[in-house]
Amino acid sequence: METKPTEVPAVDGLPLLASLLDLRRDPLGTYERARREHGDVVRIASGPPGLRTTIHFVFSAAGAQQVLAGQSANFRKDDRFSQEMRQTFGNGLLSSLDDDHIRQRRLLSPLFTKKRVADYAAAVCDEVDALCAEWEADRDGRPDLNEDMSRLTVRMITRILFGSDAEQAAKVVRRCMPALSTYTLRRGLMPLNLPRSFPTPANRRARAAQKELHALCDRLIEQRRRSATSGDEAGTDLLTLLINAHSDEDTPLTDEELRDQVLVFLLAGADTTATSLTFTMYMLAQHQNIQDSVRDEVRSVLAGRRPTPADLDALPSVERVLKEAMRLYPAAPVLIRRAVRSTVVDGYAIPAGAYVYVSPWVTHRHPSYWPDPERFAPERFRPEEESRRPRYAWFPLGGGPRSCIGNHFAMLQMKLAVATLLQRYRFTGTVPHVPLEVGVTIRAARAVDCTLSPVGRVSADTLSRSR
Ligand code: HEM
Repeated sequence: METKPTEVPAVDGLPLLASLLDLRRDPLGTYERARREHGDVVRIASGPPGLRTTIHFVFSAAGAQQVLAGQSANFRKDDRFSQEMRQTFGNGLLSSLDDDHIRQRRLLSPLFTKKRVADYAAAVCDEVDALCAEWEADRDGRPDLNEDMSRLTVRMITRILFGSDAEQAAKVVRRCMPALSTYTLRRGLMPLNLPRSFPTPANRRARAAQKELHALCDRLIEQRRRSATSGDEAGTDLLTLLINAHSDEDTPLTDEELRDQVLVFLLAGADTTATSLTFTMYMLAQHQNIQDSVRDEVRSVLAGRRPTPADLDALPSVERVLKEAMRLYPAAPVLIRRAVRSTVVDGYAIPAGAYVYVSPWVTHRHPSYWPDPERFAPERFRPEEESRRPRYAWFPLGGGPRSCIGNHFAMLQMKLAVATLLQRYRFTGTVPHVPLEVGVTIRAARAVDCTLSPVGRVSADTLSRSR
């Protein structure tokens, strides 16, 4: 006999504003409490009657898998926030829908395979070296990881996208992108917004930033198109590859679509990687014994030379610390969908039209999958431990048809960066607690200063001991 789906329990809130104040003050804490008190599928309402929004949260690994992968056709990205994203950043891969998304994904996927992204390793290492050179020139020896990882990842993504035009592009991106994403997030969170055409200061600033970014992308696209027709040697930057992207079934990307994809890569590729790297280095600074053992592995494999993609399989503990930092600090703490039709998720009835959030932040702390969840313990990612957990107990890169297309590139960049940095420096002296700024992505809300000490060259003796 089929069991009847259970009604989704609701979190109690204030009579007038429901859970609005809790969600404003501490969204992630509110989600965690909801799971603890009500279970794996819950409803949280917020806002005054008439403007109230109710969100259905799905916290179990099995539920997240259903929403993102198994029954992804029932959960679309056409929530209020995605609509605002489309208006600000265009119809690129991150927010496009249905046939547009399928075509774009088919065209772009070949550019992001593990093999293809390996071509970017040397450029990534150049940028990490440039950061180290800056640190060495600055005798103070107390860099802010939050600021520096963010600068590094903007430089890496602009270098990959725009090759030799990266430096000028990085300046525009750093000036315009943060303001534009904050503006979009604020509009996505408000139940009502003034039209974008109203000349409010916020609208005017956002339009100016958007115009500057569009002008940059349009100019670089035009330059590449011109050099292709004049028979110049084809470039190898990602923008050139995007221009040439083709598949048998699809028409190539138009100039406007190219611009939208570039904006999406700038938006989705920099802050996410910066947060993951910041917290990896922060956690290593907090756990000296783990830092030492990862450094031993790196030094024994690399013996002082630059890492290459071929080295990475021999550095499993670098991968494990990254995965564990991404468990505790998933750059995207929630992934947002809207139910197209009523669906039973993990035994609970989710109605058509509902906003549905799955949350790497909460699932990554779920005690059913993660004993002592707040402890930083990279050994959780040993193969034998990983095989005991459900697939969606860890999903910082999403899953299913809308999973992160940049996952191989992100992991490559971060592994190369962590290996290079640990081989050169010891990281100590960070504060014990870092408050978070929570938006579409999370980031440290203030400087994450640390102390750097050079760790000297590897001696033959150390090497033979650590092998
Ligand atoms: C550690 C770094 C990264 C993290 C944690 C991350 C996380 C994610 C997540 C969770 C999603 C799924 C969003 C959803 O389901 O709503 C996603 C999608 C996406 N990511 Fe990443 N990402 C990272 C790096 C990158 C990089 C480096 C790029 C590009 C170069 C990139 C490009 C994208 C794009 C285009 C999508 C949309 C894919 C689609 O809808 O088909 N990401 N990312």
